[in-house]
Amino acid sequence: HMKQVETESVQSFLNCRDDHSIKDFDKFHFSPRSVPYKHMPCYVLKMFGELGFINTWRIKTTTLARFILFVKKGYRDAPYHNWVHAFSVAHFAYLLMVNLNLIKNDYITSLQGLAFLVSCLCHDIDHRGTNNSFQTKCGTVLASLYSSEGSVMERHHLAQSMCILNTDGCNIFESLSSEEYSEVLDLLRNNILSTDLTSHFRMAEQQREMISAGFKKNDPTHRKLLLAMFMTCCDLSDQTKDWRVTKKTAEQIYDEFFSQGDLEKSMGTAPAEMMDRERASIPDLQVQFITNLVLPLFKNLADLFPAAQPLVDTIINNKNVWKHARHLFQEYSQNGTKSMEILL
Ligand SMILES: Cc1nc2ccc(C(=O)N[C@]34C[C@H]5C[C@H](C[C@H](C5)C3)C4)cc2n2c(-c3ccccc3Cl)nnc12
Ligand SMILES: [Mg+2]
Ligand SMILES: [Zn+2]
Repeated sequence: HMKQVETESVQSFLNCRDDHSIKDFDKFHFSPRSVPYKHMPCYVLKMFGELGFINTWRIKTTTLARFILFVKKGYRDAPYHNWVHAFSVAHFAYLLMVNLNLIKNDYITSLQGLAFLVSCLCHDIDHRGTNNSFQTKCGTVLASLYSSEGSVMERHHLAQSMCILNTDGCNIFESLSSEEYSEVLDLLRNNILSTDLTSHFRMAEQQREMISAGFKKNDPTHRKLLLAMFMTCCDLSDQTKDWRVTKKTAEQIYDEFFSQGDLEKSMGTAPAEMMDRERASIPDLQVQFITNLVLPLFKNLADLFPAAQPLVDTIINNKNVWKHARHLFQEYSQNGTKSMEILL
């Protein structure tokens, strides 16, 4: 199967060289989901190159190519939590670093930038389309491994990422010094664990204080809070794209949530409302999610980086479409058309 990976790697890294159809790849409004699926690994390579990581950290291209393909293979075919999600999350990390000049203005170091991009790529590896509460409630193998520490899925994503780094010919950090190596693994751990939304809610207060008190570049706690904030921004970045993208994302997410709800019902436990296709109103849930989580988060980002303000404006637009959709849904739901097709 190494042979299969090798041939696939040569193939999937040639064809985006001549793909000049993609423009605005480095702009906030660009949707990474519009990149042809077979070109995605090549665009990941391009992002590492453009951010200077390949030269700065002496990463062998063949090693990086193999690493990217192993990460891609590590994702399952879940409706939402799949390789395309990982690619889009990593792309937003690239957009933040390029458009906010994070490394040039030393908000983060180049090593933190490298860890940031790799963490986004790996942050949901081997996701099964079910969330942390499902693992614990149904006593899955992952729960038996990690439930005492919490963040069950995120600990699994981290463990899978470490496995890939320890696979022959995949260690992209092999040229780092021993202190750089231990720092990058520490960053990977903090970044991936911070994608558990429960932990985000815990840190949101501290992030708010950090922003209003004024970000201190050489304060290690501020650096950690900032990277955690960036990780959640990337994980939720579909909300910053135009309506078509956020609608499609909602369809995939609720496809996954409702399947989990069906599974929980078949196991005799009652699912949460947002997982229950009989009870959930997607527009209402989306308005809540944007109001309680997405907007406050990106407002914090825009407070620190005014160049991020257009993202907040787009999120507000999408929220208003969901608000309007609420009435449409209620009207139609009388005659049973609960599906998303009625939304333009
Ligand atoms: C559009 C959209 N809607 C979403 C609606 C709801 C939730 C969600 O997990 N809610 C919570 C609500 C409370 C407190 C915690 C723990 C649980 C109880 C479950 C979070 C996530 C949503 N989400 C994500 C996303 C981001 C990170 C991980 C997984 C996912 Cl799915 N990415 N996009 C979306
Ligand atoms: Mg996750
Ligand atoms: Zn994710």
